[in-house]
Amino acid sequence: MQASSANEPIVEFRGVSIAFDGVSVLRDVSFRVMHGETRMILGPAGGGKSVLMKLANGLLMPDAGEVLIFGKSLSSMSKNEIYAMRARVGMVFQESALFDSLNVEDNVAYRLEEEHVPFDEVHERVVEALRFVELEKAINKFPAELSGGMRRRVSIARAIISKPDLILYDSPTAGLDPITSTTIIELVVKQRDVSQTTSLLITHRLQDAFTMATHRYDVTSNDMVPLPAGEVDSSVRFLVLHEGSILFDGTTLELTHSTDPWLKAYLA
Ligand SMILES: Nc1ncnc2c1ncn2[C@@H]1O[C@H](COP(=O)(O)OP(=O)(O)OP(=O)(O)O)[C@@H](O)[C@H]1O
Repeated sequence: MQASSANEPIVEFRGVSIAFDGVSVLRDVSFRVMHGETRMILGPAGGGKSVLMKLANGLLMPDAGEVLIFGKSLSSMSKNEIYAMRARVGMVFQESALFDSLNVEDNVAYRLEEEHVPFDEVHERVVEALRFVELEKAINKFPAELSGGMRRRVSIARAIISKPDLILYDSPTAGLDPITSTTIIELVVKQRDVSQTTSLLITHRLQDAFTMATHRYDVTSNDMVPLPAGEVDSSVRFLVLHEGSILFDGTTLELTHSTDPWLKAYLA
């Protein structure tokens, strides 16, 4: 598959609609995510956020419109091209989606083993990915022995191990307590600022979205620190979905200054 050029969107939806059993879930959805952008996807439950994410990696195909990833339409790709596209995409699923019968090392290594990477290199890269999520000590544990937050970390390590060009985070903090949620958002900010990877992130917690927009990773302290008052991270943009349509597409400041009554009530 050809590489997309620098000014081409990494993700583009053009007039995408999809329905299940005659019930419309997304209607005429169009947006673009540019290289290095972090796109926060917000909106009430059932609004089609996860369906949008599944369309973005070809797990679902639209009834109308087009989804382009790395500049290429998914509907024009062969099965092999879809697999090649997915090899460039890291996915953090809503419930971590780890294999219960595999230990942490094998869960994180899974994709590299599929790519037939030599054993020694696999181990080295697993350790490196686990170090990034600060979980090297859990390398031999099984998912059942981990807390929800630790499972989410393993899932992030698995997504970043292949150094993806795009990361799709589907509700990475869902079901976690506020303190653990913040530790996961810290990791997402670290990944963003260390690698500048383009990403889509669904969240139900507005606070997570605004933390992403107003903080940066500090290498010296290995910690997330606030940006100076009034500053926001320019790579963060928002998409708000409501009943299958895009209600808002823009920057953090445009979102917080919106006069749309529904949006103001949603953000309140
Ligand atoms: N494979 C499917 N078959 C039938 N209906 C589906 C399927 N996938 C999603 N839906 C329906 O599409 C609608 C949108 O679901 P989706 O999971 O995308 O919402 P969401 O915005 O992610 O919600 P939440 O915030 O609760 O995760 C829901 O009504 C859901 O039942």
